Amino acid sequence: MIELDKVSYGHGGAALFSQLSLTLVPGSFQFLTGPSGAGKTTLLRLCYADLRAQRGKVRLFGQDANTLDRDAVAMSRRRIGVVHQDCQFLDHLSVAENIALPLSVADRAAEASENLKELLAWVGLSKQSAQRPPELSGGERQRAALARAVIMSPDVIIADEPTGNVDWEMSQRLLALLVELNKMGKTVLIATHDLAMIRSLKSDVDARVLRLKDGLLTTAGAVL
Ligand SMILES: Nc1ncnc2c1ncn2[C@@H]1O[C@H](COP(=O)(O)OP(=O)(O)OP(=O)(O)O)[C@@H](O)[C@H]1O
Repeated sequence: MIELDKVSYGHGGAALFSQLSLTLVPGSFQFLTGPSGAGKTTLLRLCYADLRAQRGKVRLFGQDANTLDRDAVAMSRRRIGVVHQDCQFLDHLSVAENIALPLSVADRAAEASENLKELLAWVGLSKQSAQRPPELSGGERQRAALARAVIMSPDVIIADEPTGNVDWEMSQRLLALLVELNKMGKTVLIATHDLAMIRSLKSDVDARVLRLKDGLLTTAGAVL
């Protein structure tokens, strides 16, 4: 589905990792952990073709990302929903408009209304739909970011610290939403420092934990 094959990457010359391989198997649920600055966000950005590998190959849905033109990358990206670490909302638009933005960008705005209502209810933000992002709490922002990530019905969800800056109850709620998506068949990759959240995962989810440290990606094994 998404495959990094012996990929090397560094920002501004210094190598963050080299010869790193990672496969996102359809339907898998994986956590990516590791110390701050280890390169988790960078690795996620390679997975959704926001960065190009400096060496090695990134395959998106069977295609070599390095050989795809911009339009083809954009098409592949539509199959990947991303929850960014800092949410990245447009503050002059309402919560509902922000969530629907990927549909507007893809010229599919007409599909928004029913979909959007359901999604807002699913993430518990029906009442906040007309508000602006700065008026939301941290947990509400994260749930809005998750709704925006899934509005295009992507096959893969990539979430960068989706439970950063929220309390335990909210992190459990966000995790439950991500598990629900996985049970619907979505492939899920979550970068997180939140080991307690990982440990809280119920045993009916076949989750794996990957650890990125000193440029090496190791499998920390099954969660439970
Ligand atoms: N655009 C950039 N330009 C230059 N350096 C960058 C850039 N993005 C990241 N870095 C550097 O690359 C390293 C890895 O950053 P990255 O954000 O991938 O790590 P991370 O594991 O996600 O960290 P955190 O857990 O703190 O979010 C850091 O030293 C960071 O300063």
